[in-house]
Order: sequence, then structure tokens, then C-alpha cells
Amino acid sequence: MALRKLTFVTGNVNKLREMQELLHGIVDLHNTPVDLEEIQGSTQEVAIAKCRQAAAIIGGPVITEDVGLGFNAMNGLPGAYIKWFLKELKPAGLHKMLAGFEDKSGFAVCTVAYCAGPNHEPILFEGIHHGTIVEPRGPQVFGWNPVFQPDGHSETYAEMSDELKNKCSHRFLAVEKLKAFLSEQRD
Ligand SMILES: O=P(O)(O)OP(=O)(O)OP(=O)(O)OC[C@H]1O[C@@H](n2cnc3c(O)ncnc32)[C@H](O)[C@@H]1O
Ligand SMILES: [Mg+2]
Repeated sequence: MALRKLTFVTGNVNKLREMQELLHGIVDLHNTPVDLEEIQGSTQEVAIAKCRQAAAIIGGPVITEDVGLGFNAMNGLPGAYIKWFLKELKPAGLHKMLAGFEDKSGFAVCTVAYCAGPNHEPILFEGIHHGTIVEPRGPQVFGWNPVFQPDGHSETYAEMSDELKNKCSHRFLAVEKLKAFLSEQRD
């Protein structure tokens, strides 16, 4: 059976690389590198608005993704706004944000949105990975990977191989739900 074609609309090449690995052999994944406009709101609201825009641009089935990194000491902030904090503070600055707090715990959230096409409602698949915000360790290749050490692991995301990160990450957890949904649709 031919693989279902889906377009992943993202301007982030690292997200694309991980998503291609996660959906390998399951979906015929194409990319349109548009940096979609992001509204203010909860991660769910941001994800729905992004996916609607993407479906309108592509005119067919799409997925989009919105990622947040939340600090429990700050009731989940920066959350969906992590991109702007990371841009200005760099990973080391993210860790320093928690200097005045005892609680260094945090969580990575990946909200994958699927939309069958224009005029369809986006459907959300959320993966949450809990961990600790640490001093940066590992190569600075992708986002805030050097400061996030997931619970039960001694490495940060940046110190993990792509393979290991893809077996446990927020993105893996969200994509597992997307895969279950796509396979139900086939039956
Ligand atoms: O085009 P889109 O898909 O929106 O890509 P983006 O880079 O704008 O991504 P987001 O809006 O989701 O912003 C999330 C920020 O978190 C970073 N990020 C996303 N996934 C990550 C991951 O798995 N590990 C580390 N950093 C990540 C990403 O580089 C951004 O700075
Ligand atoms: Mg974005």
C-alpha cells in the first residue's frame, strides 16, 4: 500500500530531521519551509492557528508542530514563548533564569497538529516530557537541547544520540499518538 502523503510545514530543519526519522516508513513526508505566524495564547491555541494557516497554504493534508519548554517554578513559563527567550538568552541564560529558585524542574511539550485540508478542524496530539533545567551540556545544535535533562536519564537531550532522543522525547510521545490516529483512519 502506498504511503499517505503529508506535508510538514515548518521552518526548522532540526524539527524536520527528527520528524522524518519518527515517521519513516509510515508517512511520505514532504516539507514546505514556511515560518508560520504564531499568535499569542496557550500552546493548544498556537498549534491550532498554525495548522489552519498551513492547510490553507498547502491546500491538502498537513502537520505542524509547536514546542514549548516550561519551568515549574514559573508555573509553566516561558512555555510557548521559549523561542524568544532562547534567542535572547541562549541556553546558558535559560538555566540562569532559575537561579533564584530551588525548583529546577521543567517540561518539554510538543503539540503536533494534523489538518486534513482547508475547512477541516485541526486535531492535536500532545507529548510531554518531564525533566530538569541544567547548566548547558553537549553540543549546541538544536534549540534548548543542552539545558534539558529528562527524568530517568543522565544525559541532556544535546548529549543524547538522535536515536536515543527520538525514543523518549516530547516529540516521540506526540508522534506516537499521531501514528495511532493515522492507523485507525486506515481501517
Ligand atoms: O516553523 P516552526 O515549526 O514553528 O519552528 P520554530 O523553530 O519556530 O519552533 P517553535 O515555534 O515550536 O518554537 C520552539 C522553540 O524551541 C526549539 N525547539 C523545538 N523543538 C526542540 C527540541 O526537540 N529540542 C530543542 N529545542 C527545540 C526551537 O528551535 C524554537 O526555538
Ligand atoms: Mg515557530
